[in-house]
Amino acid sequence: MTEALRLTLRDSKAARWGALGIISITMFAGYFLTDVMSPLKPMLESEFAWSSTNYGIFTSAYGWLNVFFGMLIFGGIILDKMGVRFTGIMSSGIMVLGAGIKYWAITNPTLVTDTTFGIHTHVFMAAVGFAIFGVGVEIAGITVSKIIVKWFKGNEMALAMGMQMAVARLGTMLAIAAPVPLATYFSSVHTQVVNGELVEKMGPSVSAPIAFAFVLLVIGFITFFIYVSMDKKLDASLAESNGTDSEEPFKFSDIGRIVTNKGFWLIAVLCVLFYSSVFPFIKYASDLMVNKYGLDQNLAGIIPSLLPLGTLFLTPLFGGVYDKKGKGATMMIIGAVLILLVHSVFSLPILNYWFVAVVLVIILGIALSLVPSAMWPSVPKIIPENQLGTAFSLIFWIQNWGLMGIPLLIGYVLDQSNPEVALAKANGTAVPLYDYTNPMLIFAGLGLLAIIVGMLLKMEDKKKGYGLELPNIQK
Ligand SMILES: C[C@H](N)C(=O)N[C@@H](CCCCN)C(=O)O
Repeated sequence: MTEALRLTLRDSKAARWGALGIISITMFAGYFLTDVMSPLKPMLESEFAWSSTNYGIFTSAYGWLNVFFGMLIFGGIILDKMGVRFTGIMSSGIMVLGAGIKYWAITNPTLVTDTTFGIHTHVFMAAVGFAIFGVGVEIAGITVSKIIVKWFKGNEMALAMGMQMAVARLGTMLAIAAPVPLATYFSSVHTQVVNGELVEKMGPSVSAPIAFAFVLLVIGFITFFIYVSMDKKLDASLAESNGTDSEEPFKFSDIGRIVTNKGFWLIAVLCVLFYSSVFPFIKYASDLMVNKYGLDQNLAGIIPSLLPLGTLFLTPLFGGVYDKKGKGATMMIIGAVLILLVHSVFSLPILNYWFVAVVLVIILGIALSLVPSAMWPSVPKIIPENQLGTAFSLIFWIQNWGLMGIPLLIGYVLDQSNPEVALAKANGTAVPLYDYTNPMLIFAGLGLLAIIVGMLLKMEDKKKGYGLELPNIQK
C-alpha cells in the first residue's frame, strides 16, 4: 500500500484543528456555566439570604449525580459502546437541560419559603439543575478527551488537549469576570429575602448571567452537530484507508483491567487532589478577595480571573513542551509544589495586600497549566485506547468526589469558623468579614498530598516504563 493511500482525514492539519475548534466551543460554554455563580456568592447572600453552607451545598451538587448515581461511569461505558457522536450530543443536551432548571430555580426566590430534605427549596432546586448540568459537562469532557485522542494520537496530542483546555479556561475567565457587571447592568425590581421575609426590591439580577450561559450552551449544542458530520467523514476515511478499527472493542472485563493498574490509581488520586485544590478554590476566590483583601464586590472577580487568563497561553505551551521534550511526571510534581506554596501563603493571616493576591493567583495559574497539560496526555500512555472512555470516566468519577465534597466542606468550615457572621445576619446588624484561614489550610493540605502522589507516580513510571517522561510526538 502506498503512503498516499494510507492518509486519512486526521492527517490533514486543517481538519484535525478544525474539529478541535468546534468541540472547544461546546466545552467553552460548559465551563462558563460551571463557574458563573462563583462571583455571585456575596449577591446570593445579600439578595436571597443564602449562607456559606447553602452556597457550598449548591456548588457540591455538581458531583451529586456523577458520584452517587455513577452517572459518569455509565457515561464512560456509553462512550466506549456508542461512540463519540451519540455521547457528545447526549451530554451537551443534558447540559442545556440542567442549565434551564438552574435558571428557573434562581428566578423563583419564592422557593425560599419552603424546604426540601432540610434544604431551602430555592437552594435545592438550583442545585438539582446544577447536578444535572454536572452530568452533562463531565460526560462531554470525557467525550472530548476521546475525540482528541482519535484525531491527534501520534501528532500534537498534548498541544491539542492544552488548546482545548485553554478555550475552556476562557469560559472560566469570563465566568469569573462577567457575572457581577452583567447582574448589575440588568438590575431590576424583584423578589428578595430580607430578614426572612420576601420583599419586592430593586437589586442586581443574579439570573441574568445564568440566562447568558444558557444561550451559550444552546450554541455549543448546535455546533456539536457540525462536529458529528466531521466525525462521520473521519470514520469513512479511516475505513477507506483500511487502517481503522484494528482496536479490540470495549468489553466490561476491561474495567477490571483498568482498576488493577497501579498507574491508573496514582493518576486518579493525583487528579482528585490537584483539582480539589483549584476548582473549588475558584468558587470561593471572589469571596476571598472581598473578605481577606478588602476588594469591592464589583471588582473582586478581576484578580481570580487572572488565574484562567494565564492558563490560556501556558497550557498549550506546556502541552507543546510535553509533546516535544517529555517530563510529564516532573511537570505534575512541580505543579503540586506550586499549589502548596500558593495556598499556604493565602492561609497566613498577614500580607493582606491586593498585589500579593495577584502574584499568588498568577502562580496558581502556572500550576493549573502545568498539571493538566501533563496529566491528561499521560492517561493514554497508561491505558489502551479502547478503554480510554471508561478510564477517563473513572478518573473523572474519582475527581468528582473532591469537586463535590471540598466545596461543601469549605462552606461548612467557613460558617463554623465565623459564627459571628450568621449571628449578625440573623440580628440584622452589620455583617463582619469572613476569616478564610481554615479553608485555605485545607487547600494547602491537598497540595501537600498531591506532591507525595506525584512522586509515587514518577517512581511507578520508572518501574513500569509508561513513558511519562518521554515526548509524545513520535519521530
Ligand atoms: C472538571 C473536569 N472533570 C476536568 O477534569 N477537566 C479538566 C480537563 C479534562 C480534559 C481531559 N482532556 C480541566 O483541566 O479542565
